[in-house]
Amino acid sequence: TTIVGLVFKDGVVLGADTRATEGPIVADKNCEKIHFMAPNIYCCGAGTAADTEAVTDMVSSQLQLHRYATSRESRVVTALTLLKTHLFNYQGHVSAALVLGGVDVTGPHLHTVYPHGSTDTLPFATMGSGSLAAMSVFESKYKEGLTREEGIQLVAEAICAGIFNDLGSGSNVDVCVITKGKTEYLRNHQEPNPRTYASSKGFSFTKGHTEVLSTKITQLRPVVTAGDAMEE
Ligand SMILES: C#CCCCC(=O)N[C@@H](Cc1ccccc1)C(=O)N[C@@H](CC(C)C)B(O)O
Repeated sequence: TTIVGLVFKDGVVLGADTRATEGPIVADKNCEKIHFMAPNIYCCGAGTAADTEAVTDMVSSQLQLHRYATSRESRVVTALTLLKTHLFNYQGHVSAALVLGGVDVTGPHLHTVYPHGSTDTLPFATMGSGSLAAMSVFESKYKEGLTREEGIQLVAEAICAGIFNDLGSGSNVDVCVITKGKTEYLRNHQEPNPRTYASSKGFSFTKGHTEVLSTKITQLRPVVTAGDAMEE
């Protein structure tokens, strides 16, 4: 997995690849790794698929109940605290490595959460097996005050670094743009690995496509027919 996040002028942009693996096997070529936490908060997950799905679902439900109880929009720090305390309580046995991002009344926020429950607050972050490839892009190109388009572009470039250089990452680029007024989930924002295959009719090569360099015809033993045997 390659998952990333960055803070830009008007909010936060999150990104993820879409490959799920089981050892050397690609288990899912187009899975979703950017999870809904609240209308203004999303969370990217790396690690064990079941654990990232379960822990984000659980906290998303807790945030919804909290919104009902307070009649207020959820804050990113609330999601962060719910996630880190759960993961800490399980001492790292819940293998969820997360990039949490959102915009609330206190502004834009981006955090990382590690399986053991430690967290960081950052202007840009990457996680997963492709995180080093992605971080090389951020470290060389990130700057503060990026526009929405620049932010999306840079996130897509960082995810593509993981897709093309990490075997644990691949397929498509998912993006999520969170601003004060609006949240946009761009599913399959880029599809840099289209499955090109022969039509159902099979391959159709033009005659002479492959040059014939030499021909050798070998006569097999003369064919014996039933009549021949009778004569013998
Ligand atoms: C679909 C399906 C099966 C998914 C199995 C499954 O969790 N794969 C893991 C790798 C892994 C982890 C621990 C045990 C075995 C295999 C995986 O692909 N993780 C990616 C993120 C998740 C959300 C898709 B990424 O971190 O590489």
